[in-house]
Amino acid sequence: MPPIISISGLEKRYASGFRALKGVSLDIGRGEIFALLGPNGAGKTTLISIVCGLVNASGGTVRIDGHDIVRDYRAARSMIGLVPQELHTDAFESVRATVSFSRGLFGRAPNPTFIEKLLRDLSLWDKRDTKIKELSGGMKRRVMIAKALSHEPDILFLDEPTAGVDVELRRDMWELVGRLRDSGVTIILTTHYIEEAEEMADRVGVISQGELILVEGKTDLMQKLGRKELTLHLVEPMTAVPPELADWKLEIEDGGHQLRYRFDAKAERTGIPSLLARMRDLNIGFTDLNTSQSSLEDIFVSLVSDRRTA
Ligand SMILES: Nc1ncnc2c1ncn2[C@@H]1O[C@H](COP(=O)(O)OP(=O)(O)OP(=O)(O)O)[C@@H](O)[C@H]1O
Repeated sequence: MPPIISISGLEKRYASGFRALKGVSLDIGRGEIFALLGPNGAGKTTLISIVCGLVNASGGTVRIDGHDIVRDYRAARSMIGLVPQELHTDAFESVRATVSFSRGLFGRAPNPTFIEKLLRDLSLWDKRDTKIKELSGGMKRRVMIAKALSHEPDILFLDEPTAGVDVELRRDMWELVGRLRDSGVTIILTTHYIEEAEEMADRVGVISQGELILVEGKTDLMQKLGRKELTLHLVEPMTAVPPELADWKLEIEDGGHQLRYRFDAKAERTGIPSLLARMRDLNIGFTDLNTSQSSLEDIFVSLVSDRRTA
């Protein structure tokens, strides 16, 4: 099946001269959930804004189901729903009026039954007659989603859908994305959260400094992202790692008071039980231990530097 989104050699140079996208090419399949990950300023919003026709590209092409986003703007745009990062809604209108109006903007005939279902799905039905300005931040975000879905788009862009939202709304969001996927909608989301990509995406792309440096199936990528660190706070400081512990490639930190072990959290064997057993045999005591997961930011940095070395 041909891709529903086909991006080829996309370039963006802002008026300031800054080159925000450097030849990005990417195909997204119909019904796919694609997560676009990247550190701040990587170019995620720029990419989405071009595909949605809000920002002009400086070069390259984007086709939506075969429609060129410049020459065939209307046809391309009508297939897309966008939930932007920033909330902006018509503060004095009611929820239902706002969402119905959005549908009309795309030339769709009114469909109160559809709008009711949409508002119910987003737990907004009870608030249908409330003015937007009287809603909480989480509710406003739901309204943004309802607006984006009001014209029944084939493709939904979610730009950091869960930044600053509570756990409940995040869960709701994931469920909604699941339901949309079941109904055949293609979803592209940007996120900083590993667990969000893990929960939802089929495929993940990592963008860094305007370049798409990696596109991979989620499972493969999560194995790479799954690196964790174990820190052991030692009773007695050590100056060098004993040769008996060489297999674990430990690092000494904090003037010899801490040992750090990096492991693959998704591996069948983390090596932790055997490390602790060996330390006990060697009478190396520790007062405390904790684990932490490397942040996405760390992972991006390592991906980018790996690539540069290659
Ligand atoms: N209108 C503009 N003029 C000049 N530079 C811009 C403009 N908009 C964005 N940029 C720059 O382009 C780069 C990419 O920005 P973009 O908003 O696409 O990043 P992002 O990956 O979405 O970041 P974040 O995760 O912080 O939202 C940044 O360096 C940004 O400063």
